Amino acid sequence: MRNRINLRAKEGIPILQVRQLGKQFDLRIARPMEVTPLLDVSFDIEQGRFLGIAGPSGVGKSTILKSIYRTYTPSSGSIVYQSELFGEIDLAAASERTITHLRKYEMGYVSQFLRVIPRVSATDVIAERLMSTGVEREEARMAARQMLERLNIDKKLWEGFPATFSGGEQQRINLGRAFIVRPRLMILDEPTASLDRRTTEAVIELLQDMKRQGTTMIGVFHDWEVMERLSDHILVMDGKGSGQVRDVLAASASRKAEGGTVHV
Ligand SMILES: Nc1ncnc2c1ncn2[C@@H]1O[C@H](COP(=O)(O)OP(=O)(O)OP(=O)(O)O)[C@@H](O)[C@H]1O
Repeated sequence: MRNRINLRAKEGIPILQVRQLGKQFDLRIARPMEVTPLLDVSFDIEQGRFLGIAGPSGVGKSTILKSIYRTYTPSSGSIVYQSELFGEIDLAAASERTITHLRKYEMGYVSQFLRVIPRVSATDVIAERLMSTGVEREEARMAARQMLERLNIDKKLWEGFPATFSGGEQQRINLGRAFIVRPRLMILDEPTASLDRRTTEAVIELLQDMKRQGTTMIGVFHDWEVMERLSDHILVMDGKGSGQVRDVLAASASRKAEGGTVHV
């Protein structure tokens, strides 16, 4: 059962160790062409920490997230994850079956886009995710309603179909579905894009709550201020397929000292 999953990693070992991660896409449009957003990316994340990823558009931020969630299979390198179910495992090489298990019980992924399931109510879209881990329907629906409330979804919409919702409302359903299972490792790709200030604050609170309870997170945010508030460290991508991890507190202190803005 899901609630037996332990959020803690083994003492002293980072929950995620990414080493020399590389990803190359072979495009065959007019003529064969290669795109290599990632060449040599390495970083660690300690259990319960939040790593933000920054860098200009097209630098490979989403590609890192998709490689960890294994939407993309990396071309080189390793992504060693300390799994509750399987122990130490390289996500870059794990079997599809293992990845399916991890996605169900340990890893969450949120992007800006909801895969809308037709004719399933907002409450059930969220509840069904919880039920997939073994929780009873009524308990799951109750938890889903609490989540909808936290995400400021108008009560009138709870039994409505998300396919008819606005972009921001759909995004909140998406977040609710990912957050409801409290994964050990949460992967966030611009989760607050298309949200207003009030809802963004509610999402930040939820993420901080999850972090306090031990969830490890890695995410890309379009809003630098939001990323800085949430992150313990930020991986700044350099546009050459690599990146460097910065300590957020040190970075913001030096920026304040300079009195300027850091562009990444
Ligand atoms: N499935 C794919 N097939 C081919 N090329 C891809 C694919 N996914 C990403 N790329 C290419 O890899 C590069 C990095 O894309 P990625 O989405 O990781 O960038 P990003 O830093 O997240 O950008 P943005 O901030 O604009 O979202 C881009 O040049 C993109 O076109």
